[in-house]
Amino acid sequence: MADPTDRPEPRRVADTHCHTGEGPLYHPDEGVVYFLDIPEADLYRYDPADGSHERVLDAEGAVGGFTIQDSGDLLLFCDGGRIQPWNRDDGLGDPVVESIDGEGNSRFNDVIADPRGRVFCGTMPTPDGEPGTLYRLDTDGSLSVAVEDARLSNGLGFTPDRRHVYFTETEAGRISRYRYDQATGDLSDREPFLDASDLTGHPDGMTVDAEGHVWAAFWDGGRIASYDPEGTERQRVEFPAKKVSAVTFGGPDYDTAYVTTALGPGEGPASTREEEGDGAGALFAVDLGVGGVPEFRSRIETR
Ligand SMILES: O=C1O[C@H](CO)[C@H](O)[C@H]1O
Repeated sequence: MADPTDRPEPRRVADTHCHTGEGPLYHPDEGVVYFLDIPEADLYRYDPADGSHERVLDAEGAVGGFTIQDSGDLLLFCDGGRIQPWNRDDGLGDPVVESIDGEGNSRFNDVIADPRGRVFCGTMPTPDGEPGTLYRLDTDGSLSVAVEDARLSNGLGFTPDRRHVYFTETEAGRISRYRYDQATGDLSDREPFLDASDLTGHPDGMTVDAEGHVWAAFWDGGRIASYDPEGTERQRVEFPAKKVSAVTFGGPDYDTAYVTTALGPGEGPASTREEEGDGAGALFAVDLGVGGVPEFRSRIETR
């Protein structure tokens, strides 16, 4: 029986009250963790060196996800399918993509850069109930469909050998694993990895640790949990907040996990911490006894 004193204890490190805290990402050039409040289109920056955090962008609409470009700029994936660069000195740059489908009726959600600088970027279902889509953004700025009829496109991650991609569909309550062709960016041969239909909560954001285990965040599940490559749960860490939305590793040695939470409910007015749990909407840090690896950087051409 593991000694309870060994149990990882989440620490609230940025006491934001995010409606939908999401998309944490460690920026190694700056030594900070950026994260979003999606519907507020707010971008936050937490500095572990002094424990400070600040809102560095309050944009229009919604920002669903972002990657870090080779240049160090962030590439924001927004509502209506707009994709545009941002950095602290120049602010928002010219959009790489203005909208996904012309009507702008869906927003991007979770995204990930691949080893060749492309970005897999998924969308939410549309207000009229159309399912989302997982797109692939190539470095020339062209978008193509990677997976259609995605039931709330969410967390993504690569296996350590870069031969497979994990893909989360929150409304389907599942994480799948696709064969990934690094040369072309193509995904194929979907196989089930985790069926979460009988679990408490819904799989949301995810990351892959240095041992190749998947860490999934559970919305309305109040936890992150790790799964070995065979899909067997290995560890779980409970949070006081119910809506645990995303997890990533950061720090110079990638030995700290950063976890976002939400006041929810995803769309519509935010709830309260009395409803959603202590610290809901804040960024947490936790030492899991295992580290992560740096995320790939996007290399999307910008103007
Ligand atoms: O990633 C997300 O999780 C929630 C819904 O499950 C939120 O709405 C979405 O952005």
